[in-house]
Amino acid sequence: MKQSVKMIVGNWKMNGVAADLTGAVAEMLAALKAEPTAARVGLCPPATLIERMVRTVDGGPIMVGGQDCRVETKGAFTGGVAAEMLVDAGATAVILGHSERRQEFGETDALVSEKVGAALRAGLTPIICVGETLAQREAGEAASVVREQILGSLNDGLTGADWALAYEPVWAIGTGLTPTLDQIAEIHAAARDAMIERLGDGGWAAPILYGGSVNPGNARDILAVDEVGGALVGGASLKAADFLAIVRAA
Ligand SMILES: O=C[C@H](O)COP(=O)(O)O
Repeated sequence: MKQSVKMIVGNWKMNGVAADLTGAVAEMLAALKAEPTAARVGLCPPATLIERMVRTVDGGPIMVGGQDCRVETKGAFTGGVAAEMLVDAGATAVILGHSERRQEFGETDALVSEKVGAALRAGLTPIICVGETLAQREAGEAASVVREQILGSLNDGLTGADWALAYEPVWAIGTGLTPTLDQIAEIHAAARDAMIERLGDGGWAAPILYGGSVNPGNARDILAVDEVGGALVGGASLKAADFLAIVRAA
């Protein structure tokens, strides 16, 4: 399925301080106001910057999201951030199940599914990440791993189009390596099948973003692949010129 309105989301990971709001974000905003894009554009900064980024964006053409949330609404969870707290800070979306959280914090598909429920309860747009490791790809298991992750990580509350899946091969994240366009097409098609298998009609409409070493040089080709509904961009979202070039490729 070709999706005309692409979703381009920057994941700042553990990068970004106040100076980036008057620097990179101000530059992005000015460019997108001067020359509007049809794409849905978002930035997910560290939790410390969300509220200030929301004020900087001031209802403009960049939505602001979190990078994770807890399942619980409040309580004795040192360091935790509830979905409701992201909303309180002005966020409208949240990345869930990123491979760095799956690897670093042992997040399972079942936990990611619960977090998706928490995000929906709070009114956030979940961006749910899946993707195979290099060993899994080399073993010919990429499609089956992604299918299993989708079946386990989605949540019955997902309906319509106000959520996104992000296919991010772990071996492509921050490495400069990317799958071939055929490989991206193959996994995105398999991901769509799994979304429909899990959710029925609820699996048709949500965009499937590609993530992993997206840059201004490869964005146009990747975004033209069937079933690629946008991009989840890490490193290249930190520089205004690079991120804007990716948005313009959408
Ligand atoms: O969430 C974003 C991805 O992990 C991609 O990161 P990258 O663009 O730096 O490879």
